[in-house]
Amino acid sequence: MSLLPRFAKARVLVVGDVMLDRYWTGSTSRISPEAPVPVVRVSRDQARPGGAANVALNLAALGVQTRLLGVIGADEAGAVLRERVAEASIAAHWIEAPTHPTITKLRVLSRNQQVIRLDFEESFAAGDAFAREDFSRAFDALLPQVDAVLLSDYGKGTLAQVQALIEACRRAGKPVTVDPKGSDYARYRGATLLTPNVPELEAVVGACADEATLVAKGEALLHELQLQALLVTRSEKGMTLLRVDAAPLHLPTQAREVFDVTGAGDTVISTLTAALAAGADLERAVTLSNAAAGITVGKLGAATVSPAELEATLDPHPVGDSEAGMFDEDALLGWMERARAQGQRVVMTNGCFDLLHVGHLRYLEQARKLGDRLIVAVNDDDSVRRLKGPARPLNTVADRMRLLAGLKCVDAVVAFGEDTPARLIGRVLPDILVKGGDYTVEQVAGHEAVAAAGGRTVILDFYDGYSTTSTIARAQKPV
Ligand SMILES: Nc1ncnc2c1ncn2[C@@H]1O[C@H](COP(=O)(O)OP(=O)(O)OP(=O)(O)O)[C@@H](O)[C@H]1O
Ligand SMILES: O=P(O)(O)OC[C@@H](O)[C@H]1O[C@@H](O)[C@@H](O)[C@@H](O)[C@@H]1O
Repeated sequence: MSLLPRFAKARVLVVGDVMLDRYWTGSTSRISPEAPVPVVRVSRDQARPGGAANVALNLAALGVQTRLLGVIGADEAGAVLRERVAEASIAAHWIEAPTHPTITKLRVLSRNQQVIRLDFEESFAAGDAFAREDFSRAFDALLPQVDAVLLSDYGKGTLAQVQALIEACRRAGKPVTVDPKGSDYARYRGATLLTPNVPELEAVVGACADEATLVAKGEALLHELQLQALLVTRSEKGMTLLRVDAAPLHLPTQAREVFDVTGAGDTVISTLTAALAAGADLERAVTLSNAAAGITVGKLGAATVSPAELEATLDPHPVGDSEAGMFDEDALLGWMERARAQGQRVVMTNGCFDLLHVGHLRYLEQARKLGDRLIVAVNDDDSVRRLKGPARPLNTVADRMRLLAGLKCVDAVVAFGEDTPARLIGRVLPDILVKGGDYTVEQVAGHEAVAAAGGRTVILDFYDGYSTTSTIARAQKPV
């Protein structure tokens, strides 16, 4: 079962400043005799959708049903952009600006670095750059076809009338996320969420010398603009989510290696909006976007992330690793912290699980469905002996743990030595504590600690006819 939201059912419309990213790559072995500049012998010419079109590419790479509304020139770069976007299965609606070029960023690369970037662009902000009525009509026609709208503003003028678009989204009850630019954020009033990076935020609220200042100024902006949330992306420091009526959430970067941070912001807003459109809550959506950014900065140029890459960062329990999922107590607490940082809801249960049977399996599957992860705490051998008598357990704690860890629905297994797991549960503090139907909530060890930490205890159905003790009795019956 995938741990990701159902991206394939999500429909997102991207509107904003589309560009064509061109890369000329070649070797350098000398300095020009004409001027003190390297001579690059170009051997490769590549073109890729950039800006808002890169955002659309990121959505399509996740499997989202993606629509794009953008402005291009009547030129060769525009034709290339149309073609590349169509190849990525993005349904694009293009508005042509007869007097303006398609925004193009040409990077000359050599020895794995940019030598120069050449920008071909003119602002679309001037009144008659393109037909604003056609643009508005296209937006109005596309809005009913999607679950969420993403406005990718690079300050080139496509979104000069962004306030009207946000109002239309609000009227239609659709979430609208914005990657903002410039210093006039009043234009974004009423958006669901804004994703400025730190310099972009500072351009509006002034210098943020430390985290406390960033949070205070960010929260003031959030209220002033009537946003639901503000996600500040902070390069190597990760990201901070500010919300109305909730504490700030700081997520450290998950990047393992950093090669090229170009387009990381595009990946953040596209993953986040995709998750929201697929029904995920804000915290989970932001956590996924942080994981996606950590992947994209390890790739060259503006890059995309696939669901498989994203899922790999979330799955600590790969199939085929016999030790995977078996933890000692301290390691489990570390695992728990990582699960929390990813916004996952953790379910926990406990028992002897001496002879695993279908009753156990159905119960564990049901428990797992209550959250995103399932921990099973297992009584060690002495603890089972004290509870069930000297003839038990039939299987050692190592074997019982190994069998449980092999189940698809179980993510982590840990042993405990006391008669009850109350102490262990008090350390782990799962979001949801689960026991089978032979208990009441008050009888469940650890339920007070879980409740005090904001979690809850759930009693699941009891499946009659399955029990380790009755199986043993059947096996011992003379034939
Ligand atoms: N140097 C880095 N090291 C680790 N992670 C990084 C680094 N730079 C970016 N990231 C990851 O990418 C996310 C977005 O980066 P950043 O804050 O630079 O956004 P941005 O300036 O909007 O990006 P861009 O404009 O290049 O698209 C960060 O929140 C972080 O998760
Ligand atoms: O805002 P300016 O610098 O004029 O243009 C945007 C560029 O810096 C790049 O931005 C990145 O995020 C990506 O969108 C990439 O495709 C784009 O070329």
